[in-house]
Amino acid sequence: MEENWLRTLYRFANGHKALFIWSIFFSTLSVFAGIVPYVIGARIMTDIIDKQYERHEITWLLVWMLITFLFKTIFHGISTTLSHHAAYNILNDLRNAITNRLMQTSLGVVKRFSSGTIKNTILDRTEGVEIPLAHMIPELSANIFVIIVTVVYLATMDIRLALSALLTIPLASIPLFFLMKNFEQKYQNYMRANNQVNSVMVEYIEGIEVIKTFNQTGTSFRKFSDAVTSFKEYTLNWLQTAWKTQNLIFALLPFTLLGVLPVGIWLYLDHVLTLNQLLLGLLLAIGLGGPLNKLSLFTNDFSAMKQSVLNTQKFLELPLLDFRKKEIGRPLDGSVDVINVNFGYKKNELVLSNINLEIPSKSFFAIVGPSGSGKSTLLQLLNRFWDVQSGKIRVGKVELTELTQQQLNRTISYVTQDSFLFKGTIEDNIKMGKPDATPQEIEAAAHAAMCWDFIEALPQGMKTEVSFGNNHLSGGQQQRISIARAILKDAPIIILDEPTASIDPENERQIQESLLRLARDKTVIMVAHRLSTIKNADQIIVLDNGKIVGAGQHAELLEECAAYQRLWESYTQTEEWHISNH
Ligand SMILES: Nc1ncnc2c1ncn2[C@@H]1O[C@H](COP(=O)(O)OP(=O)(O)OP(=O)(O)O)[C@@H](O)[C@H]1O
Repeated sequence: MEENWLRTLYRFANGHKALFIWSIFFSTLSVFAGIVPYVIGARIMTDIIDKQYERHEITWLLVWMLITFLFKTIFHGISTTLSHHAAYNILNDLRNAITNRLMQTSLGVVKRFSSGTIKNTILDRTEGVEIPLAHMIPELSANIFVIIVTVVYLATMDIRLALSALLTIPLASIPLFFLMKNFEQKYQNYMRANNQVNSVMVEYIEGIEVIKTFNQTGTSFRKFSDAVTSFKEYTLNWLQTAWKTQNLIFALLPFTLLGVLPVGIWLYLDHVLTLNQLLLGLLLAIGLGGPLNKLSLFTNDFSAMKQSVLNTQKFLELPLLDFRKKEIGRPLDGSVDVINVNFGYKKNELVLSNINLEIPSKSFFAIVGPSGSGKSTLLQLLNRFWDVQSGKIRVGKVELTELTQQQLNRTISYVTQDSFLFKGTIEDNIKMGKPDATPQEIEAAAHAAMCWDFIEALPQGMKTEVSFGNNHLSGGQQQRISIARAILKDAPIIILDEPTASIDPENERQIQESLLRLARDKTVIMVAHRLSTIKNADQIIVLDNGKIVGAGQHAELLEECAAYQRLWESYTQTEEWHISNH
């Protein structure tokens, strides 16, 4: 069930309560210190009018006005420092919570969002909570408190004077009502337009190579600039209408003299108030203007914060893959059993049907099949990126759903088609598989993945800085680094999705050898289009249209399986074509 957004916010703010309480305390001191100069001012004026003043006394009062003003500034500074500290901590927690949630939800759910939307939510939308939180909590509480105290104080002089100081509130409520009408809808539209700009921008940057290759710079840039322009127009339109109403509120709300001046003078003329009381009442009413104005600002902030929290909540409430929290059984070995598995990305559209596999521990298992036959999907199911629709998958005789996420991570190493390199050194990238690995272990993994030689040849060797999409390594070199990462992780099962796709034949042979060596200790499950890589596999299955249409070793399949024969034929033809073109 969806959590109330305030409750969500409270859950995150609760850990930083102490900072907020201190911040409210100093903010209250600051607002009170801000009222004192008005009280002193009233005293000076009555003294002057009554001609009962001593020059040095007035000088001292003026000095006190200055001191209290200084205190107001200092207390405000302390309060906002504390509240910003708390708000940034909350922001940090929120961002971590969203990232954690994304890690614990199925890949299919994550992929429903564009990377622009995810980036926008984690960075910008959460940021929308910071300013209101940092200012609203301490300042709102302090300002409300000060308004109450001032009004009560005015009421001690005369209740009519107190009520007249509040006259602008009902008056300003009318334009405020119009301002807030449909605010949420408008803010949602604003966020949608903002997400759109982000998505188009990320797409434009990520696809820059394709855009340039296909000479699409004009069209793609237009798409980008159209999104930016329509975002600008939407925002300006909205702000232009809001500004007028907002300015009216800003003008009306702090104009407390509107009520206090006539009522105060009338009470003075009727001898209900003394001159001192009248002046004090007028100055206090002027002092109320600031806090009242803050209140109107916070109504905006409050709604903006609500929308930001609701937006992040969408991510915080993504359905979780139901991992075990505590270990109950341990995988006994590196075997994998797939029992009557059916799976589809959409209901009623099976991508894999009735899959049964028995993969013995420490064997080399290969999956082949035409494009779109479901090979990657099957590998991803083994790694629990998605849950099966029906059937069971066991690793080491334990069902996947019975494992904790850590157990699954420890059991399976997964090398995807896109070898993703994180920003950092090559060593950092390999070490991700085992953060506490020794240099010797890293070197051994690099040797096993056939990447040691080229890394050694780089001027900075293992310390060479790399990042995804921005390094001078070839596709094959990047792929070998990610294989080294998987080897170092030392999980009993290694899953590889076309690891040799971008590797030259010489390296392919070497990697093939290293994989065979690896399979002496581990289970290697691999998808390959280059059938030469998996010729020596202990078992090969052939997938076609989501079904297993053949299983056995290379020689057997060549004899018996028509689909494999077709694959082999087209593979050898392509290879011959490659050779004759060299
Ligand atoms: N995230 C997804 N959402 C919806 N459909 C998907 C998704 N990923 C893959 N598919 C569909 O599932 C089917 C199997 O795709 P899969 O990537 O598993 O095939 P494959 O055999 O690995 O193909 P290739 O050899 O081209 O990589 C295809 O029809 C594909 O369009």
